[in-house]
Amino acid sequence: MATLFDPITVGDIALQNRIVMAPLTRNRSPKAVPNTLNATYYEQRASAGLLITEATAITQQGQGYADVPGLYTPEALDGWRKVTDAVHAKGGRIVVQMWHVGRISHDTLQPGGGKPVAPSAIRAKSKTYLINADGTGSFAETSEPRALEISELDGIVEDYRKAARAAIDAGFDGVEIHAANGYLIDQFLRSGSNERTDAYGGSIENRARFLFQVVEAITSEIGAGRVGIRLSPVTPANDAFDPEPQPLFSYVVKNLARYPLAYIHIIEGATGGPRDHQQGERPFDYDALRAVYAAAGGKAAWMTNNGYDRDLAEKAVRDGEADLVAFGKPFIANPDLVERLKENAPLNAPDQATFYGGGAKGYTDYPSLEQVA
Ligand SMILES: C=C(C(=O)O)c1ccccc1
Repeated sequence: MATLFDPITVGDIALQNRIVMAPLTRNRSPKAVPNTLNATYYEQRASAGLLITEATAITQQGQGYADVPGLYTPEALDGWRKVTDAVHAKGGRIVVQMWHVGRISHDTLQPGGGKPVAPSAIRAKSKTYLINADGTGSFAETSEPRALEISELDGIVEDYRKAARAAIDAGFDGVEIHAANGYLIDQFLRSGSNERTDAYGGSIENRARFLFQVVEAITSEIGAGRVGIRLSPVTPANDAFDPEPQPLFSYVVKNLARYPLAYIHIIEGATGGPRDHQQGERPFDYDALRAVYAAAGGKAAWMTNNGYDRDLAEKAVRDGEADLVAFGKPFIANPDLVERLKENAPLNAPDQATFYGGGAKGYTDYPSLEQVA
């Protein structure tokens, strides 16, 4: 019977425990370049079994928020090398979450001030984060997107492939494909944001086509054992919606089983919200989803996320419902979360006011147990 603190190998990556730092956007990488403060933040949390970086744009077109990091300039890759070296020096393992935001962006962030791109020209009822002229940050309505031409899609798939290669060259142990939370890949999957009438719209197979072209390109480039993928079957984040998530995501995991991936990362419920959030007529059945994956021969580790505390996480791993559990906000406020969970020690409370933007305050200044002893 496994516990959170047992080691596990996911694909080609050996982890010291099953506690994962979930991807957390912090908007502290001006010009999309990771810096030494970012390196300190990840290094402080290197006792996690696996660190998943904040969402990281594969190109400027894929950038949707101010001061998030990228994987598409030499300066950014040099910056990430600082992070991966610092984490590895502490014995940690780290993968980068590869991100194309699609319509969740703003004209001012796009190349040449153009429109954000999406499967269809449907504006998301959502907001993005911009830096004002005076340096302060604020949330703004996302801009009206334009529908991608079918001829553009191969180029974006190639952007994912290049970014995956760049990630390994920058020292990452692997990558996580961001296919969740209403961003580009999820926009293709969900019928609420995909009204295409070509081979990328309509049927579930067509709406999943782009996802599998990305999976094929990345796994061919760096090996499936270094690739995870994040899915969010019922999240309403960024105006994501599909009335029939169970058949949609059953199709997705059934076909993911063809790739010997490192892990499948599932956000249960609404991202950062109720775990029992529902889209469609009936509650989503996560056990059934995993059963479909296993029945199709899928052997990747199963990672769950959203609202887990120590007891729920312990139970999920002990009962075999999850191989790993990803924690978000607890890792913001507790760099030594693993030790605190092991000791069942009290946790620092996260300061919501410093989640996005700023400097060391609310980022690298949370005390460890040793510091408060
Ligand atoms: C990348 C994000 C996600 O996956 O939800 C994100 C972006 C901005 C704020 C919070 C989260």
